[in-house]
This record gives sequence, structure tokens and C-alpha cells, in this order.
Amino acid sequence: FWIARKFPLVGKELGNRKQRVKAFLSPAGYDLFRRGYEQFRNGVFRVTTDEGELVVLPNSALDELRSLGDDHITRYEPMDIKTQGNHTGLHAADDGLAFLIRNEINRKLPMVTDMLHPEAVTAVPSTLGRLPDWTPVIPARSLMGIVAVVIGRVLVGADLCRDRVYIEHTNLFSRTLFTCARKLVQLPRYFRYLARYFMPEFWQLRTSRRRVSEFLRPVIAERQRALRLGLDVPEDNITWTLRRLGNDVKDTVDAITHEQFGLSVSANSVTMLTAIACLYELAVEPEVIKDLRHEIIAARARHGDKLNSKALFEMKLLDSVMRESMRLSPTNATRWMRRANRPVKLSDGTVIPTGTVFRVLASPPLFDADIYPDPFKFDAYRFVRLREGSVKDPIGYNNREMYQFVSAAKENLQWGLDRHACPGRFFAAVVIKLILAEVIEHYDIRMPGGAKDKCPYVLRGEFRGVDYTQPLEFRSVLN
Ligand code: HEM
Repeated sequence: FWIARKFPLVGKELGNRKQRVKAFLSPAGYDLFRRGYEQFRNGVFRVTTDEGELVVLPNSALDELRSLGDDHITRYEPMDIKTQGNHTGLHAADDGLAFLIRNEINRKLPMVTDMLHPEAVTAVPSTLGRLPDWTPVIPARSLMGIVAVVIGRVLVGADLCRDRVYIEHTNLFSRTLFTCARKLVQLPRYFRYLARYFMPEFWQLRTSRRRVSEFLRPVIAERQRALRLGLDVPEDNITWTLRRLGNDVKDTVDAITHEQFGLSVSANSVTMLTAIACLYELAVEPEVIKDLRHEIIAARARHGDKLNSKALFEMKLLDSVMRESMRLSPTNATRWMRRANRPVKLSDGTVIPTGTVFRVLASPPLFDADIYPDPFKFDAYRFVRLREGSVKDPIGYNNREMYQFVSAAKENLQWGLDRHACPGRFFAAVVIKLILAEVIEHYDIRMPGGAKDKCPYVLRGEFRGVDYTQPLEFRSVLN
């Protein structure tokens, strides 16, 4: 609080600290970031949140911040506070996880896509079923399992990724971790070490860890035997990690279980929510669904009835829909949470003192009418036009491909930026495209009763996104 106090407060008129926290947690909270953006454009400001005073830096400061090293501004410490890594064991600076994503998944993306496509083709109809009439579906419930199976295909292989125990504990672990971390931060620091003995969430985390490692142990042992004998082995994370780590079964089971949970925490729910947000937008866009369906069928036909990497790249409308949907549901008003380990001096004279945890304003530029005309409208073709060059590029990038779904840029902080930009975004794009393609090709989607208006967005604190609790209606496309 004492460090943050030197920066101007947005929402001072809302009252004392308690009243400001209450306002932050209402829809008015989100507006504080827009007001800060308009009032201070290139200046630093602060907002009172339920987690304390949040220091917000302008997007323009990134030009200077991005040149500072990890020793100067760190991502890991504030992230570890969020996950309570010292207690839950899940640390942001996880080398194994980053290695797995950058060196295995990303390098083998065409192969990974070929592995995932059949999984999406099976998981979507087996979860949603055949729906001859319009049927209410809450996408968050159905898609969580589908995403876990599809991502699990890369982690634990074709046979295991559909196992109920595996899916249940992977999802349970992610949910429990964040509840556990939220409860821990409410406790006095010295008490947090004792919490593992009495907090039920810790028992759940331990149970999930134990169940998943018991589940993996025989598979890993069998895979090691096959590798020793030079037999053919499936390509998945179990094989990749064994090749990397060698033969120590105990460590390998621990390492793979740990990576498994690390990945599901960073990947499963955020990927699922990004995919689902598109369905809420499309529920009032039947013409766009038709165009997407043509695009999907045509791309598949060009590639021997497969949605491989090339086919996914060719589906520019789907890519545009995903980026436009993510723009309208950015979830967080700020991104790029960092802690200053030494003072940060900005060129306008502002000094961010040592120990300040700050974030960079991310969402107001996404609603800037100078960049995105009619910014609150869902325009499925917006990024198609920007990519193909049929409209002027408002930002003036060197390359129009910067308007792809996966492009990380200062004006699009949804993936972060530079060295810590999400390494999993290429994989996330593949998973989302494969699942959406399968859903869109085989199901019509609409609002309950065919209502013409889409669900209002939820605004609360830093959050802006679709209301994931609301049902949509699905109906099988009859051929
Ligand atoms: C739509 C889905 C996703 C979104 C919106 C997303 C968003 C982000 C963002 C904004 C960051 C940067 C944080 C920062 O700079 O402070 C990040 C980092 C990271 N993401 Fe993702 N992510 C997604 C999917 C995934 C997936 C599927 C994986 C794993 C395969 C993954 C793994 C990671 C990892 C390991 C980091 C840390 C990178 C580092 O510290 O260098 N993410 N993600």
C-alpha cells in the first residue's frame, strides 16, 4: 500500500477503501481501467482491488520495460504468490514444462495436430451426442472433458487420455489449486505452512497427485521396457520425457505427473474458456456458422479428409472469429504482472520503486475505435480483412500476419509479450480450432429459444468475458 500510494488513484470518489473494493467487485470495477486509460493515457495509475492496491502501467511503457531483464523485473515471484507455489508446489518458473512446450510440442506441431485431430473427431460427438432437436447445453460443462481428452492425447497417449480417473483428477487438480491458493493468501504467513495439515484442498491436491501417479506408473514402466528393447513406442510426452530424463522410474513418474498438472493448470481451463467464448458469439450469427462450415469442409477436402496443420492455417475465417471473440472477452483488463526487483525509471521521469508489483493495461486498446472501428461489435471477418489487406492497417505492422490469433504484440497482450509470451499459444490454437471445427461442422448453435440477442458480457473487477454459466442450444446438422 505504501509503495502504491505515490500513484494517482482512479475511483477516489467511490469512497473509503472498503467502498472502493465493493465498487471494484461490481460491473463498475471494470470501468475503472477504461477511465484510467482515458485520464492518464501514457501515465501510471492505481486501482483499489480486493487483493490490495494495483499499480497499472500504460501500454506505451512496454517499449521501455521489454528491454529489462528477469533479474530487474520478475514474472515468477508475483505468479508464485498467485499459485502459492511454496505451499502448493506449482511454480511459475518450471523449466520442465517450458522445455516440454518449446522443444517438444511446438517443434512437432504438425505431428501433434495429426495426433489430436482423431481425438477431437471422437471426443466431440461422444460428449455432445446426436441431438435431433434443439437441446440446451452448458458448453463449459461439456467442453472441459473434451479439452482434457484432446490435450491429454499429447501428454499420456491415446489409450489413457480418455480414462475417467485421469480426466477427473486433472480437472479437479486445477480447480482445487486456485481455491487453495485463494484461501491461503487470506491466512497469516506463518500459518500457511500449517494449512497443509488441516485444509481439505491440500488433501484433494495430494489425492489427485497420488491417483494420477499410480495411474501413470505401470504405463511408464512398460514404456521404459519397450525403449530398452528398441521396440516401437507411441510419440507422446511420456516417451519424450523418458528420452530426456533416462531411466529413474521414481523421478520420471514424479516429473511426468508434475508436468501433467502444470500443463493442465496453465492450459486446460484457459483454452476451454477461449473456445467456448466463440460459441457464445456464434450463437447469434447463423450466417457466419454457415460460412465457417464451408471453410472447414473445403479445407478438409483439400487435405485428404484431414484437418492437418496446413488445413488449419488455411481456415482464416475461423482464426478471425477466435481472435475477435478473444478481443471482446479479454478476461483480464491488465496483463504482464511483474515485480520490480530494482527501481524502474521510465523516460517520462516516473520511478517504480523496488518491491512494486505492477501490471500493464491490456484491454482498453482492444476497444479503441481508432484501431477497431465499432469496437464493441462482434465482426467475424474483421481480422480476415486486416490479414488480406482489404482495409488499412491501423497499427502499421510490417506484416499483416500480426493479425493472426496467435500473434503476440504490444497492442494485443492476450498472450503476453517477448520472452515470456505464452509458449503454449500455438498448441492452444490447434486444440481450439480442431474442437471448434468439429462442433461447427456437426452442430447448429443458437441462443435459448432462438433469441436474437447474445448473452450480456460479465463485468466484474478485472474480468470481462462471456457468462459461462448460461446455456446455449445445440442441434445436430442432419446430412
Ligand atoms: C487460450 C489459451 C491461453 C492463453 C490466453 C494464455 C495466456 C498466457 C499469457 C498471457 C502468458 C504470459 C504471462 C506473462 O507474460 O505474464 C502465458 C504464459 C504461459 N503459458 Fe499460456 N495461455 C494459453 C494457453 C496455454 C497452453 C495451452 C499452454 C501449454 C501448452 C500454456 C503455457 C504457458 C506457459 C508455460 C507460460 C509461461 C511462459 C514463461 O514464463 O516464459 N498456455 N500464457
